[in-house]
Amino acid sequence: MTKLSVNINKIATLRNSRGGNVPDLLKMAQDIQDYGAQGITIHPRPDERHIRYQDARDLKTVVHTEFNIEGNPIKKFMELVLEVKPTQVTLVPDAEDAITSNAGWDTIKHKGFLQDVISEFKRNGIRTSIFTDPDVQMIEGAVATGTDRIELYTEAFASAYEKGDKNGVTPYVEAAKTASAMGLGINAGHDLNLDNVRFFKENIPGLLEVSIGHALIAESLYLGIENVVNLYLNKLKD
Ligand SMILES: CC(=O)[C@@H](O)[C@H](O)COP(=O)(O)O
Ligand SMILES: NCC(=O)COP(=O)(O)O
Repeated sequence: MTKLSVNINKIATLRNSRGGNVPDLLKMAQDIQDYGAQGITIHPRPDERHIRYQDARDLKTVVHTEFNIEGNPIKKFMELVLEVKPTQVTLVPDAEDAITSNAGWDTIKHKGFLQDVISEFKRNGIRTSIFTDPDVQMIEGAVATGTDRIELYTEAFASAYEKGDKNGVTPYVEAAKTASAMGLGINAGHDLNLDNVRFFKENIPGLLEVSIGHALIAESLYLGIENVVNLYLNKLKD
């Protein structure tokens, strides 16, 4: 079964744009779970452009499915995650000024750092995942870090698929086979949408979770968020 984790960053973007509490992030997180989503994902960035650190604390009492917090493991991020203790932490090598996530970890170059960070989270009972490109060497490097899972960075697949090139999935198939053979759990995310998610899932055996936000919120402007969550759930059925 592939779980749908809805990334609510862009709901926070809309909320912050007027300075109040509309839309109510916590209520939307509750409702999205009531519609059937199996998880909520947030990515509190250092500038708090959308998700604020306090949102992570407040959401802890609201998220009764799987709670996934993504981010670059800088000191204040690590302190937040160890305080909140979500279901899962996903480590992303984002520059502080990145407009969005744009690369996976170099798991060979940063092996020692990742080993230390991952062991700290695992000691605290938090499942770990690391954002990786579909590169077999990086997947092999991920095993050495001790992470529970990888999250395949799917922008390249989504970009190729949008141009009609379905071969963009090939590196992901190879990466997923390597990950599974080496005992890593497989998550995926970034630029997945209603058009491409079913094809991706069909090609990636053992896909445990997709985290989807930007497209899902944009699609919801036309189709309604309850309807869109259910459309994704149907696309992700085995
Ligand atoms: C790691 C990942 O792909 C998502 O967390 C993405 O970075 C969302 O971040 P923004 O919503 O800030 O684009
Ligand atoms: N990890 C991917 C995520 O949480 C959402 O990415 P996107 O769907 O906003 O591109």
